Amino acid sequence: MAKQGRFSRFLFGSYEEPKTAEPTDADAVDGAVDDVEGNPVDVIEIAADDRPKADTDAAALVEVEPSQEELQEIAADVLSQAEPIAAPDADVVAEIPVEPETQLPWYQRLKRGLSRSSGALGEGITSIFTKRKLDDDTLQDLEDILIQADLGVETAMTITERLSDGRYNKQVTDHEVQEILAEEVDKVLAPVAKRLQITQLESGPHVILMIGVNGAGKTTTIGKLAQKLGAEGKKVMLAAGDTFRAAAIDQLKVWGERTGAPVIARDVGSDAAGLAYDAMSEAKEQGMDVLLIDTAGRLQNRKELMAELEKIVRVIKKHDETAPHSVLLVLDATTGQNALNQVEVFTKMAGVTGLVMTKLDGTARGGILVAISAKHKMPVHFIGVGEGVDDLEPFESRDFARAIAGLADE
Ligand SMILES: Nc1nc2c(ncn2[C@@H]2O[C@H](COP(=O)(O)OP(=O)(O)OP(=O)(O)O)[C@@H](O)[C@H]2O)c(=O)[nH]1
Repeated sequence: MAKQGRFSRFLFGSYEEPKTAEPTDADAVDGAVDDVEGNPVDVIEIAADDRPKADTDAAALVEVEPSQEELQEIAADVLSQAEPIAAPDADVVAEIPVEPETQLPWYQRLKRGLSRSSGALGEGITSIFTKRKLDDDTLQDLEDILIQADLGVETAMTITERLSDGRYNKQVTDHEVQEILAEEVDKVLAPVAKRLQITQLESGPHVILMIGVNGAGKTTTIGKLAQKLGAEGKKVMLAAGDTFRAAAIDQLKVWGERTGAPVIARDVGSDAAGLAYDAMSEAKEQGMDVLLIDTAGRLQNRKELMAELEKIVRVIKKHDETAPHSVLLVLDATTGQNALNQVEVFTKMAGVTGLVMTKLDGTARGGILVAISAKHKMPVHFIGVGEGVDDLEPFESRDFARAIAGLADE
C-alpha cells in the first residue's frame, strides 16, 4: 500500500500514535478553588490509594486547546503518575552522590547525559539514509524517528521540510541531517533559554518556590542551586516546605550541611505555609539574598496541593508583596509526554515563571524539552543530566541542540 502524504497522516489521524495512557481511576469531583491570582479553577480529587499508571505516551498530534473537561482529565493523569503516597516516615533519604574528583567539562557531561536521546536519533538517521536518496519514504521515516524522540510534530515537520528543500532525490549524509536537526532545535529553544535572574539583592531575599510532582527532582535541584548560588557569593537559605515526606525534610537538611546553607525545617506533617512564613522572617533577619522553598509534590488530592501552594504564596506575600519572585516548575524528562501536561496544570495552578528539566540522562526522549518549548514558550532556566551537584547547569539552547543531534561542540 502506498504511504500516505506526511501532512495528511497527522491531520487525518492515520498516523500510528504511541500507545495511549490507560484510563485512571481518579475520582473527579466538582469543586471550585481560586488560583494564585484569584481566578476560579476546577479541582480534581485523586483517590488516596492511587498508584502510578503506565507511561503516558499519547502525543497530542494536532495542536488543540484542551477543554475544561480534558484539562481535568490531564490533571488527574499528571498527578496519578507521580510516585505513590508513602507513609510519611516510611521513606528513606535518597543517597546524595559524592562528586568524582575529576570532572569532565560541561559540554562533555551534557553530551554524555543526552547520549540516550542522541543515540536513538543518530541510529535512526543512519539507518534511514545509508544508501538511500531523499524521497517521500525517507522523509516520512525521518519524521517518525523525530516524533518518537518526542521532539513534537511541528518541529519534526519543519526539519523534514528544510531537509527536502533543494535535496529531493539526492543523496544526503547523516551529518547534513544532524546539522539541520541541531539548527532547527536551536531555533525553537533559543527564545526560551533564559538565565534565572536574582532580582532582590538590595531588598532581599529573592524568594524561589520550587514546585512539581513527587520525585521530579525538586529537593535535589534546590541543593544544586544552593551550591551554585553560594559559589557566586550569595547568602542562601533553604526551607523544607515538603512537610509531607520525612525523607524530603532530611534530604534538604543534608543538602544544607553540604552547601553550608541554613535550613528551616519542622516535623513531618507541620503546616508548610507556617514554615514558609517563619523562613521568610529568618531569611530577612539574617540578611539572606535567596530563599529557596521546597514544596510537596503530592498531597492526598489536587485540591489540597493547590490550597497548600496558595497558602504558601499568601503568607510569603505578608512579608513581601512582590514574592515569590520565581516559581520554578521542576520536570522529570523521563515522564515524556506527561511533562507537557504538567506544565499546563501547574501553570494554571501556581503561576509558574520558569522551568527546570531534570533527568535528561535517563531517557532516550529528551526531545520532550523541544516539544514543551514549542508549545508553552516558558523560560527554561536549568537542565539536569545527573544526580551530582554539578550535573545541573543553566540552559543553553545551542549546546543542547548540538548535543541532542550528536554533534561535537563548536
Ligand atoms: N539521573 C538523574 N537523577 C536525578 C536528577 N535530578 C534528580 N535526580 C534524582 O531523582 C530522585 C528524586 O529527586 P528528589 O529531589 O528527591 O525529588 P523531589 O521532587 O524533591 O521529590 P519529593 O520530595 O518526593 O516531592 C533522586 O534520587 C535524585 O537524585 C538528574 O538530573 N538525573
